[in-house]
Amino acid sequence: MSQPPVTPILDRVRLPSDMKGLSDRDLHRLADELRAETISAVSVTGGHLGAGLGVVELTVALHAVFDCPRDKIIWDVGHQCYPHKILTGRRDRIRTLRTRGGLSGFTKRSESPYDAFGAGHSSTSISAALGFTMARELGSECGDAIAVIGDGAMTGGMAFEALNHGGHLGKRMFVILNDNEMSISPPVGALSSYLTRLYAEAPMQDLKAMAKGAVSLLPEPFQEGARRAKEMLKGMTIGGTLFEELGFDYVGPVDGHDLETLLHLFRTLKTRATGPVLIHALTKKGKGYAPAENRPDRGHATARFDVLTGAQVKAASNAPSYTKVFAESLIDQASRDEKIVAVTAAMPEGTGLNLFAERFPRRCFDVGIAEQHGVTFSAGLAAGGMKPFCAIYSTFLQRGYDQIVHDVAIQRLPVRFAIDRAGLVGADGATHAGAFDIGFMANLPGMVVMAAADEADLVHMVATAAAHDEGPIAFRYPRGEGMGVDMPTQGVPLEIGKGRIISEGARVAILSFGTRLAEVLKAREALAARGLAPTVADARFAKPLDKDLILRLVAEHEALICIEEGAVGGFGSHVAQFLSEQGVFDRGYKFRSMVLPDTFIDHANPEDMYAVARMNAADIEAKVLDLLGVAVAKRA
Ligand SMILES: Cc1ncc(C[n+]2csc(CCOP(=O)(O)OP(=O)(O)O)c2C)c(N)n1
Ligand SMILES: CC(=O)[C@@H](O)[C@H](O)COP(=O)(O)O
Ligand SMILES: [Mg+2]
Repeated sequence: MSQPPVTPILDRVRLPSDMKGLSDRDLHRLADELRAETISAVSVTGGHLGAGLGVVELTVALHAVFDCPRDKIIWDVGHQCYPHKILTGRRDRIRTLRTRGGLSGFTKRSESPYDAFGAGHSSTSISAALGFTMARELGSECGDAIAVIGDGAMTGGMAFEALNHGGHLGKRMFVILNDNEMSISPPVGALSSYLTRLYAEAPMQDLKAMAKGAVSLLPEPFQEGARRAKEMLKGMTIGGTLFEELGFDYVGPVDGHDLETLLHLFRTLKTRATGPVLIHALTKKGKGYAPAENRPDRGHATARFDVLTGAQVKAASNAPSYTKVFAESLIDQASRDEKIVAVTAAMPEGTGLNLFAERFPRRCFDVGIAEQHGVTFSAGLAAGGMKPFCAIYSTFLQRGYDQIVHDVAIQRLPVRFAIDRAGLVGADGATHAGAFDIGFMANLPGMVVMAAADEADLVHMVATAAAHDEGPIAFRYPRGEGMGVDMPTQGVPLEIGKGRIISEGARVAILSFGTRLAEVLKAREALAARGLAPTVADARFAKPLDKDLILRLVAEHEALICIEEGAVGGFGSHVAQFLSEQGVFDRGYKFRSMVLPDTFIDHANPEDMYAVARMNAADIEAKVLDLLGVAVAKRA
């Protein structure tokens, strides 16, 4: 006799409240289905896979025991939140992840009340959880705050600052240290070794029996509840850990895939905990999907893939990525200058410095997710006579801004900032867009700021930075592939503060800073067809400005347009400031600056994001025609 089809438990769970009546057996099944659904969804959308698979049991146990959205689960970085999204009313949209108009790949407060705190950058969760905790203490309608933070994110300074503060305040809050012994790459540092020692020395705790027994032995909670609860928790904890010293009860290490243990533990903590508790859960990145488990670095973020084989669907590339060009150029420079060293903050693959590390292992430093330290460490290296290249994504460099100002710029130390992912990055969205670096670097006295217009120019900019020993220098370049231009055999240092004319035209000049130059040239072609070919120049430097070039363009054209892939306050603003000081606007000169709009642009593919930003060839063409007063049919 054939069995009736079994309805998936997941089909019955739209919200965490639907989990409350489920038995522990059902929750086990739910976890299996959730894992399968996560794999299936990411195979369609691409995105962060390994981290989510590693927290499936944690996600189920947390939502089964705690009461969200009153209780606040705060996912550090947020890249592991896909299973959480599936259980919190978003399963029907999970295959829109990271696409235009679809779900964000990170937690986002505007998306759901279950996303208690937005993220994308790491190491913020404990601070936010502590904030919620103190809001509750001061009378706000918040329940428990639970930060879920990875071993990689725990290396960020903010996490320690928050532990220090949380231990001092002593209020009930939970930190789940999700230790999978991986960051994007293998984690580095003394903390990582310490965590390994913690569970090497203390066997994995079987808390089931202990928690069950302790709860049943306890008298009613209102009879000396607090003191006894503390004692019971003490029985589950190991004394003398770093976390205990900071004022947290340390529970663990526990198997973060043992759902039964997690359920018992969270139920016990929920009813009994009185102060801050850190739960050390051991998990496996990519758990339950062999391709992601076997290569957790590749499974961290993936293109779309075939579920059966794990083979990723990637478009063939015609040109090297900017990242690779940077890495190879730096290796070339370093092979001739032994003072050159490189610094990455937990992004060796992302910045290409893994290639540098293979060639010069002693001269490459991965500081962990610690951009602030990475910048000041680079400053120290420079003060010590080395030539550091500090390679950090534009968006993560924001973390190290005071260090750039205080430790680098004021001391005029020759730190070379290689700013990758400058501009719009696509599916990672607003948290990862490199929109502000031109503004925050170019306003610093003594800072040289360059942007590569193509991959060949990037080679020269690496050479320029290597040769520039008089003070700090930065060069920016975008995510993705170059333009496919001819490559120089070797980088040649550029003259500081000098741009170049790309093609001569008339009436309007377009001065481009960075890789929008390709779109400018497309626009020029379209305008040439109308007999209105503008002059096109590549500024190369936002600081110092090529004042001669700018004045020449102004003198020879009736209008000047600047364009850059950055927020207002960057290159165009510096040009405007210079021209206003020259009195150019007093005589009614026509000037426009094309910058990213004053909004945070949501995730989408880069083309769509450029369309939102009105930074494509058609937008540039329209800007020129508008300036010249040529009427055209309005675009939608
Ligand atoms: C400030 C900052 N720097 C770098 C990153 C890039 N990044 C995203 S996830 C990640 C690794 C996080 O490791 P871990 O916290 O252990 O989480 P896991 O992926 O192992 O689950 C890194 C380096 C980031 N998001 N934010
Ligand atoms: C979550 C996070 O911050 C990283 O994983 C990021 O998504 C990597 O971006 P790239 O793919 O541009 O290296
Ligand atoms: Mg990890």
